[in-house]
Amino acid sequence: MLVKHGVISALTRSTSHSPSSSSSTVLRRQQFLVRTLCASKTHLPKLIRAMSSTSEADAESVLRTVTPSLDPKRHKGQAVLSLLVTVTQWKIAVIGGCREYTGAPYFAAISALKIGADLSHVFCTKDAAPVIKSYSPELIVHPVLEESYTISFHNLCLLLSGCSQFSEEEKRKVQDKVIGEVDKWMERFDCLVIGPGLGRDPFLLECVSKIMLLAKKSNVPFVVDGDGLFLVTNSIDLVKSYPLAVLTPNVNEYKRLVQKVLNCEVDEEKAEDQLRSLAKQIGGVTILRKGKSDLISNGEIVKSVSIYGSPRRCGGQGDILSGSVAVFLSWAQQLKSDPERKLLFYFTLSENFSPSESPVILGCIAASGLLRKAASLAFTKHKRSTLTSDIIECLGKSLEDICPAS
Ligand SMILES: NC(=O)C1=CN([C@@H]2O[C@H](COP(=O)(O)OP(=O)(O)OC[C@H]3O[C@@H](n4cnc5c(N)ncnc54)[C@H](OP(=O)(O)O)[C@@H]3O)[C@@H](O)[C@H]2O)[C@@H](O)CC1
Ligand SMILES: Nc1ncnc2c1ncn2[C@@H]1O[C@H](COP(=O)(O)OP(=O)(O)OP(=O)(O)O)[C@@H](O)[C@H]1O
Ligand SMILES: [Mg+2]
Repeated sequence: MLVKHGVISALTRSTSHSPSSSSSTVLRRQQFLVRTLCASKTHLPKLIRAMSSTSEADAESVLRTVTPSLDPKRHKGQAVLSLLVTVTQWKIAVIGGCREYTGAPYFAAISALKIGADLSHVFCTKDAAPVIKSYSPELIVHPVLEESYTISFHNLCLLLSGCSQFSEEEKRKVQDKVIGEVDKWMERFDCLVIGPGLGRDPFLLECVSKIMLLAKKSNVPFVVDGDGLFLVTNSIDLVKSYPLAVLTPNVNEYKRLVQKVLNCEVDEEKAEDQLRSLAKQIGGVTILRKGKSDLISNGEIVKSVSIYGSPRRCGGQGDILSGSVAVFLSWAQQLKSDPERKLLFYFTLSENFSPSESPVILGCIAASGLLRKAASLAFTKHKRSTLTSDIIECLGKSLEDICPAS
């Protein structure tokens, strides 16, 4: 809609600023174009598509292609994608949750389950764990992360018991313990979501940067959101050139990334080009820039998802998105190894896509499309009182409407 208005107002502006010689061919052509645009709804989308450098993704087709069918014979942790390929895991892990924030990791993890993950883990701090567990018995919660204040507490205890100050070596021991707790699970995860409700404690973020290195070593994809983006913006090398990394910045997080990486301010006039440059500069990671329209780029292509969502901007919708990206990305990754679905992919989505190259982009498109559908449905029901948990309740119905389970 914005594009439509932009096109029309740009043309109107240029006609009104043209010289008075109304006989000028250019002016006549422009006036004709404005009349045509205003009169004919059918020509408009074609023209807009032609003028826009970004193509609107067909999110519903992507959702249908990426979502695997359910097989009654499978056991937990095993999803049969076709007769030929069996996948053994649909497990997602969220790294996040601290004293201040317990909602964000819960929203991300429960959304992953509601969409179709078999198991959803949360690795959080010790104080956040009982709270998150109390929200839902469905989640597997690991109280393993440590914040600086717990280290200071250890330190105080040591001093009181007459021991010397907590040394760097001891600090490293705590860190190794944390990393070890995550590492023993790492290979089992299809995707991590790093950052929802993580907080910004320096010791904790240092541990999380090590967890990112571990994930990269094991080729586990990860979605970086919230405070994970705070960490990454200050240490871009953590994600640089890792093709299985997705960054999902909101308006503030995007601004910080652009300032840090491109050394300039966000330019809305060149939104797509700037996003493409940013993704390219970070070595081809995929960036999903959240906003009125979600823009997705891996430094090569730029796709947008503008399905109507909800005018309510309650906190936590980004967390639903990050958990959803993790699931759809995992499913899209499997397209590569499933001949039946790969064929379906070619028939339905072939334009501008290559299944071997873009599962990460497909995962982002599917997640964005589904969240927007669910937000719209929740808003229809709850209007001004719509909350994030209402949107989560609508994820199942929204997915069912697009690709029925049976
Ligand atoms: N129910 C829940 O549990 C939810 C929890 N959530 C969780 O909240 C976390 C932050 O996410 P968000 O979306 O508020 O971050 P964002 O837009 O960058 O910041 C807005 C402004 O706040 C400020 N600021 C932020 N953190 C700060 C800090 N530690 N200390 C000081 N300032 C801080 C920030 O300042 P600046 O960074 O610009 O200096 C900016 O001005 C993240 O973990 C997210 O997952 C959400 O997902 C919602 C639901
Ligand atoms: N102005 C808007 N109009 C419609 N949808 C929007 C708008 N802004 C964001 N969204 C949608 O809401 C979702 C969450 O984006 P948002 O910018 O709220 O993330 P966030 O700030 O990280 O959220 P959170 O509160 O979970 O941290 C995105 O999928 C995006 O498409
Ligand atoms: Mg957020």
